[in-house]
Amino acid sequence: MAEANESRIFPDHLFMVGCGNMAGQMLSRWLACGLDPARVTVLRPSGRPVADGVTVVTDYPDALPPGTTVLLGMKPYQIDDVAAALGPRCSPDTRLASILAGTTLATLRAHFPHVRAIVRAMPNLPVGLGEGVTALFTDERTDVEAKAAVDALIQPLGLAEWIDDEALFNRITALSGCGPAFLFRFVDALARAGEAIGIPAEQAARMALATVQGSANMAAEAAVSPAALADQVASPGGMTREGLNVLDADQRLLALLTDTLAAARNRGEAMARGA
Ligand SMILES: NC(=O)c1ccc[n+]([C@@H]2O[C@H](COP(=O)([O-])OP(=O)(O)OC[C@H]3O[C@@H](n4cnc5c(N)ncnc54)[C@H](OP(=O)(O)O)[C@@H]3O)[C@@H](O)[C@H]2O)c1
Ligand code: PRO
Repeated sequence: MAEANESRIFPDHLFMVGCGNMAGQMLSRWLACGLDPARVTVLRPSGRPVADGVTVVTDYPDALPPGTTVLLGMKPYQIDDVAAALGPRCSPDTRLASILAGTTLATLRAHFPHVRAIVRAMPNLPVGLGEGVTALFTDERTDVEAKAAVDALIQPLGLAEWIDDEALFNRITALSGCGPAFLFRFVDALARAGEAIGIPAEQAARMALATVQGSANMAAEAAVSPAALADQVASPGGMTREGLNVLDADQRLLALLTDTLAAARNRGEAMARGA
């Protein structure tokens, strides 16, 4: 039964081009969810082992087995070289998913003209825990069956959101793809601010992280919005309100985060133009 379920989730063969910080988290979650490592090949120049039973190669095999899904997980600027080597090894039935930031579907199609099923996916690092967010986009050349197969593969990673308009992709990448970095910065800043007002550094770091973790879990379960939850913390005339007044003055936090996301989005758009 488990085997039947696994075969619905996972491709016959997964060929990963690059397996660093991001693709490595995806693979780790898939293996934890029952992907047979014997069905995975990772190409990485370092040849560093990935996980027990996963084949690691430093050069492309002569051919990809039938039923292969390729995951492009190297750096975006490497697309020309990778496509030159990989493209001729793909058949029309090969399925291809790309996590490359700022690399449009049109660019992928130009590099892999024979491949019918191409999906852009934008995951974030917590996929390794099954608590990630992945945005997905494709076009009409990808048939319904291939789209469903990629969707099934992404489901174990956390929230999966198909988008209809590729123009949203860089904006969504700024929010959820880059978002973990912004949150990690926030946790660090909360801890350092605690230290700045006199809390011992290690204790501040521990308590900042636990506060963010508990609050995020609570917000995820709550029937009301995070904005309403903030008001539940703030007693009238109390301490929290004074703190919120600092964050809210001239919409300071909102303006800072809007500038942050806009800068990330703009970089994605520049990368898409080849900059
Ligand atoms: N990091 C994130 O949070 C995140 C989120 C969403 C999307 N992405 C996207 O994910 C991709 C990878 O980012 P990353 O942060 O995971 O980078 P990374 O940790 O540097 O991983 C890059 C991987 O590419 C491999 N590689 C290097 N040169 C290669 C080549 N010529 N051909 C094939 N593979 C090659 C590396 O091999 P070795 O392992 O042997 O060094 C490594 O496994 C990027 O396109 C990025 O836009 C990243
Ligand atoms: N990391 C990739 C970048 O920084 C894309 C989202 C997160 O370009």
